[in-house]
Amino acid sequence: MLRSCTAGLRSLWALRGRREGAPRLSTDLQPARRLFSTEKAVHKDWALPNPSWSKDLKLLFDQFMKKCEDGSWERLPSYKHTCTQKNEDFKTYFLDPQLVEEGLSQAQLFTRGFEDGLGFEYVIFNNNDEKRTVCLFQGGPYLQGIPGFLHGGAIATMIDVALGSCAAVSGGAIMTANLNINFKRPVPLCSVVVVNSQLDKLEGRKLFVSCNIRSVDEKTLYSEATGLFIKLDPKKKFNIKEFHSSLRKAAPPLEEAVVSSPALVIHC
Ligand SMILES: CCCCCCCC(=O)SCCNC(=O)CCNC(=O)[C@H](O)C(C)(C)COP(=O)(O)OP(=O)(O)OC[C@H]1O[C@@H](n2cnc3c(N)ncnc32)[C@H](O)[C@@H]1OP(=O)(O)O
Repeated sequence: MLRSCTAGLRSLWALRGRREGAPRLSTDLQPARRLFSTEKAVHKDWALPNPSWSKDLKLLFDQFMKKCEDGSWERLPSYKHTCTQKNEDFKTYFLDPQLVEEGLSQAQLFTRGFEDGLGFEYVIFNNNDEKRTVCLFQGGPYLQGIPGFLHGGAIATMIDVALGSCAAVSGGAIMTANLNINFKRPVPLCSVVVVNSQLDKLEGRKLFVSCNIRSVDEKTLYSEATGLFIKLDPKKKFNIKEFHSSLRKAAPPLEEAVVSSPALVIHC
């Protein structure tokens, strides 16, 4: 299984090297090796320009960096691996330290798992006083849905990240409880869009947020969304070991389930 994944990656790698116009690779390292990060990579802030960023994205980035100078806006750093206080908070809610050591050392943030320019290129700026964030996003060729346009799931992912970041600035350790998205126009692949998010209401542990996605010239409204994020309650610490053993007790092994059931119905 692992071998076939590595082979798949290698052939994609070779293919990309041959394809004209494909985003350039940032290093000569093999992809499989790049997954095992060095100390330096662990602390790299990915919300900064790289050679795959288009002129539009760099221009907008520079405009927002200027706005940061008087302190009204701040750029939110973004790490592939866990190293922020917020992430540490999540670990204490959910994870057995042994599991972190043994199994999750290679885990990385989904949106930062692509080579430069191929997946999610984005940076988020926060305005604390106005309780809003702006996410500048360029979706690369590996996020294609229908030909030439972004996959709806990739858009939803970016909305989750943008709204989640907006909520997290006020709420700290939060999780998505609900997302509602209206897709109004397809987003062209490799174009730059702006996700404007705001905190609409804070009610106990519930953070209600909303956003819209627009083109850089603001003329096209691509999507609108609302989200509900819940601030995690330290009293409800999630015990992953208990969870796994209760699952094993409740459900037969998959092979048994397949043999004994005439059909498997998946409710989503
Ligand atoms: C910074 C980077 C941003 C990254 C963004 C990415 C974030 C993610 O992808 S998170 C992954 C996807 N989300 C999940 O897996 C969450 C799964 N759900 C859960 O774990 C839990 O339901 C969780 C944590 C959200 C809430 O559980 P819990 O803390 O027990 O809260 P609970 O007591 O049930 O509810 C709290 C309140 O929220 C309300 N609520 C909870 N869920 C919902 C919902 N889906 N819709 C409406 N209301 C809800 C409850 O009714 C309750 O309201 P009230 O206080 O008025 O009675």
